[in-house]
Amino acid sequence: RTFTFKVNRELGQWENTSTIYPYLSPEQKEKLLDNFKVAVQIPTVSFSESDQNITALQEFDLLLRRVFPKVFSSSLVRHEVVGNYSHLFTVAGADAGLEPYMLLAHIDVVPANEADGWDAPPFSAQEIDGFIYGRGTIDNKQSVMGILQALEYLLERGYTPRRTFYIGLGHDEEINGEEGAVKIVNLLKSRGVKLLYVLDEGLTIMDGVVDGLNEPAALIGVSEKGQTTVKLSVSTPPGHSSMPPRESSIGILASAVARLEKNRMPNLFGHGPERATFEHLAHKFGWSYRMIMSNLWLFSSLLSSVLEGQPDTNAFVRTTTAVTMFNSGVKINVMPAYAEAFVNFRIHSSQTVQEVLNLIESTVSDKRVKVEFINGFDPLPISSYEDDTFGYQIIKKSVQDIFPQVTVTPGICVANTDSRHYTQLSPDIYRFAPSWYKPGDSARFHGVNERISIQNYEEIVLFYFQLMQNSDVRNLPTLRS
Ligand SMILES: CCCCCCCC/C=C\CCCCCCCC(=O)N[C@@H](CC(C)C)C(=O)O
Ligand SMILES: [Zn+2]
Ligand SMILES: [Zn+2]
Repeated sequence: RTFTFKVNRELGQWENTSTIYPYLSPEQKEKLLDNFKVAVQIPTVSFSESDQNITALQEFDLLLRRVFPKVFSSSLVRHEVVGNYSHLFTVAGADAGLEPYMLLAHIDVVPANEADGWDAPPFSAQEIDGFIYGRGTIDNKQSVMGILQALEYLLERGYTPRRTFYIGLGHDEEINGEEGAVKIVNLLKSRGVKLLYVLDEGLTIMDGVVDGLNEPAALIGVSEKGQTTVKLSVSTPPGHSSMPPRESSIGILASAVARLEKNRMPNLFGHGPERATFEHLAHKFGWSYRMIMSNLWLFSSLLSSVLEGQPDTNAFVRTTTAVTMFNSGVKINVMPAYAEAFVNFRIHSSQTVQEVLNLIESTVSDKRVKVEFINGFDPLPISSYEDDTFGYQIIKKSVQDIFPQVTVTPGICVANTDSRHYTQLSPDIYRFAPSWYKPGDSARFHGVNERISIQNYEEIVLFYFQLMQNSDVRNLPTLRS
């Protein structure tokens, strides 16, 4: 396979729509931080599909109304509650002929237990060394609050958008988004809305995560991996543990699970959008790596074996296998009649659910192990990231306005987002929020010590501030020849 080396050509002169300078006064910085801390302190936890903290979701609704008075009173903004706790804002643009875009984020968070090793209680929003600690600080209250805070400040300063845009804040993203995102999509569909682009949570600004890449890179998720979950189960006759058979149901199942973990799905580096990531970044690598990057056709197997050495970059290059639940046994002296395990696979862009199921069957390859499909969906379509793609270029410019030191490149979101429900409204869906992601940060997503620096939260507000104004251009500038 050959790789082409492609660097985005710089676009020509931009129409100047950012007439409100991206600046935050000391008072504004103080206020936005207070607002953010209160948002983190409200435990909007999704425990399971049938168990959410409803009181917290109601409290969060009141918080939004209290801290964003301009958003809730402006004649330009229509606010609707959808599915009881999700929010849809329609911000009317002056030119109804321009196609609208949409920003997404989610209010709910996964559970957090202080005893797991948090340095601060997970719903305290405590400040330690310039970071705010708390569940939701990077997934995804920084976007919820950042988007509305940016709009609040723009409205305060007399902003009237030219292009209509929507803001969708889901309340159940962590449990599939059926009541929030899906209902918002249905409402917009019933109104005949089509979107120029959609921006949701997802990838971040990577800094120091990839060996040899000495500069930070903003990875815009142009797609997201698919997923499937299978249940493996084994049934054997129960009996007395003093006279056990050679293999128990637990042993048979454990071997099958071990085979799946040992025989990983194939490394598919180069067969999906991750190839474009490295082509765009090639010229940013240090001297010794640059030769590899510029000759990916020759060195792709070397690079792919480096990438598969660490969990986050490994997720970039293959369908991953995660054994997430294992249940069996009733008493220490009773042979278990039944053992079951659930395995969650995140599917690389170049594979399908069916192909992954076939590989699972052939790896398990034991008739005593029943393999059941629980659920799944194929990888999402790949959104455009060309020089003339409106959404991608607007996001890129907004990153460059606020983070001039950062290179922007397409990437693949390794987890799923509410935006996957929006494919009928727009072909161009992007997954990105400008949180900094440094070595060790992967463990903070859904893990312990989730945190964001105060400076980064301010940058996020300014990013959305610019994004809203940049989206007001009628057309992208023409390419420089
Ligand atoms: C070259 C560098 C590669 C580094 C790639 C890895 C970078 C990972 C960075 C950030 C990942 C954040 C993912 C944020 C979205 C998480 C959303 C989520 O948890 N969604 C659920 C949805 C489910 C349907 C309930 C999920 O389990 O995916
Ligand atoms: Zn999230
Ligand atoms: Zn999450």
